[in-house]
Amino acid sequence: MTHDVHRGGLLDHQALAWVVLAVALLFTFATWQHFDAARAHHDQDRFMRAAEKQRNILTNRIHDYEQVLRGGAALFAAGGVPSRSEWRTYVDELDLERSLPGILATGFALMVPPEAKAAHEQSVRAEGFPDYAIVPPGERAMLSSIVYIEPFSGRNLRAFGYDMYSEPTRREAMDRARDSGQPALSRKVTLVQETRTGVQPGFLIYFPVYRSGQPIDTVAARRAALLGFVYSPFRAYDLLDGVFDTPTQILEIELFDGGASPENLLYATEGATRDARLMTEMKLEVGGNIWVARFRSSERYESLEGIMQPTMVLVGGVALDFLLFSVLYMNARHRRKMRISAAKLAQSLDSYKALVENIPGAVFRCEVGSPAPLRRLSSGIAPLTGEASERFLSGDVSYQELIHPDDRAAVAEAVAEAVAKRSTYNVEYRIKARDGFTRWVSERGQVSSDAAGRAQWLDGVVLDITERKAAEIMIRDLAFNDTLTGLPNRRLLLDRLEQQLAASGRAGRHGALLFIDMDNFKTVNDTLGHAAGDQVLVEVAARLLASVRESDTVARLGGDEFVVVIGNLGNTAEAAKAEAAELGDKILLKLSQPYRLGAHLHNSTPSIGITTFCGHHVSAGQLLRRADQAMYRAKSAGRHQVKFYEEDTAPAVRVA
Ligand SMILES: Nc1nc2c(ncn2[C@@H]2O[C@H](COP(=O)(O)OP(=O)(O)OP(=O)(O)O)[C@@H](O)[C@H]2O)c(=O)[nH]1
Repeated sequence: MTHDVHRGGLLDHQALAWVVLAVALLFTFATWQHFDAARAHHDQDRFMRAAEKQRNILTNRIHDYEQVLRGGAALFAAGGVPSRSEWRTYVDELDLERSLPGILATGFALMVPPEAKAAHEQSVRAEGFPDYAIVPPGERAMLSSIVYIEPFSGRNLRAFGYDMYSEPTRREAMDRARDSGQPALSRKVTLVQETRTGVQPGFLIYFPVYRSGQPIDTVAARRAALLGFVYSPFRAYDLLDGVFDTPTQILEIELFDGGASPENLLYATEGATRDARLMTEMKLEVGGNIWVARFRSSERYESLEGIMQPTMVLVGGVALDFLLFSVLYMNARHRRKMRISAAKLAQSLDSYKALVENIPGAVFRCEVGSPAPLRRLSSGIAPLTGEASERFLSGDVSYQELIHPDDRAAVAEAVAEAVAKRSTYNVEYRIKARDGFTRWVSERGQVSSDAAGRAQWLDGVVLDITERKAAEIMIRDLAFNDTLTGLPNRRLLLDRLEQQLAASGRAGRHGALLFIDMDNFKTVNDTLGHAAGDQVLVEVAARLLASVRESDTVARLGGDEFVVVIGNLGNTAEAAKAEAAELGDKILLKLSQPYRLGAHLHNSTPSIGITTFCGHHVSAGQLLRRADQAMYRAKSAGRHQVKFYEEDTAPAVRVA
């Protein structure tokens, strides 16, 4: 019988673990990609919202500054040109440093036609500024002068009297403000307030102030009515550092005046630009000017926010995939080992069964107890008993009843002793088979105990030993019996003689030993042949047996020599000798009768020597020698007669 260890449940296959790993890795990868895409989308949204927020903050702040300038212009409209102190009061009250930090100054630049320049300078000098002059000096078609600037201190003093209209960039913004009547933000400039160190890009916002009462509904009217400009200069970094949420965590910002090129860079949160993962540019219209804000995702934002979650999904997912794989793989390996073990077990069980079924004889297991039901019995019982094993197992046939009645007790005793000692037993007995034939069997058994030490099982084997028994009997016969006549041989005779001597000693009864030798037997062989001689010897044995009681012994020592041992001859030596002599005569007579050899009648006689005994005073060997001597005396005396051993006294010896 074969067992396929490769078959089994789906979970038994290590390949499944690999398939699951592949699918799980694919799933993890897909999930990671999904998360990554979602995360990127989320990052992009968050980035764009942050960028828009910063843009709005900036435009709102610029708008706030414009409002400040509008307020300043309104001061002129309400009460004409304010005095220096009124301007200072106005600006102080705005508390710009706290409410709108980043503004460098708030001032007023007066437009001065060339012809009014000298008078203008005179009037300002008269206010207590003797060194006042419009700078730069020189002739120009139109001049302007910063006459008010607050706070009027520090680097702002450098701007006092400066003609912004003389500088093209500023003039362009001033003209734009004048013509539009709206705030105008200049292109990038270097403010006159800058010193040599720490120079920052700057810009200015102008708001036109027209002479009150003059029409300003057309460009030409506005040009004609222009009085000057309320304005504010801004240092870009001083302003914008406070405007943007710094650090923004998410964004890096660059601000360009006009197109996004290095020469237009107004402000940057980082020193050097780099390739960011996310980047966007937005145009801002501020004061009639176009700024470009470039927003990039910050390194911090990219490293933490954007990557961690999908990476964790990927790493965690792959770890879980391999965990699942290892569990499935180990499980499959374990199950496979179990299957191999089970197959091996089944194979060894098959081998065991085959072994049991092929053992000559029957293997059995029965419960210990009375009754002792058979639980297993191999088919080898059938040749022994003629009954199939199933008949015994079902209880239809009782094995006990097949045991020879004379042997049942011995078998029961052997088993009971083994059960008591929890040991083995070995017993030989006869069973009567269904065909009526009696077989000798050998039963070997072993008693096993349960965990509590109680005898539980009786396991054993029953072997057919009929042939062995027959051989044993034959060997015994060969050893102790004469093959020609079947009579006990010398060895058995001596054995029985010893027993007889002992018995005679115990009982105090006499016995006698008769040594019989046929006369001139050689001539039978020589004249009639060996086979005829054998025939005579067999006939002699038969006549001897017929002459004595069954309890007496007739033996053949070899050749033509026979011995007869008789017991219970009486209590006295005389009576015994008389009786022995009587038997000797009887045998002499019987053996002297003619022997029929086919058609031929052969005459032969014996010579007989007798010795008697009582008890074990003389050994068996000595007795034999004594009788032998007596027999030789008979031979010497002429054969065909009975002689007693010399020391014995024969009451009556007759010679036939
Ligand atoms: N046929 C036969 N002859 C045997 C057997 N055993 C011995 N003999 C013969 O028996 C004879 C015995 O002779 P002995 O007893 O020595 O002499 P005998 O001829 O009997 O003469 P006496 O004993 O002196 O009277 C021998 O010739 C043996 O060969 C046997 O089993 N069968």
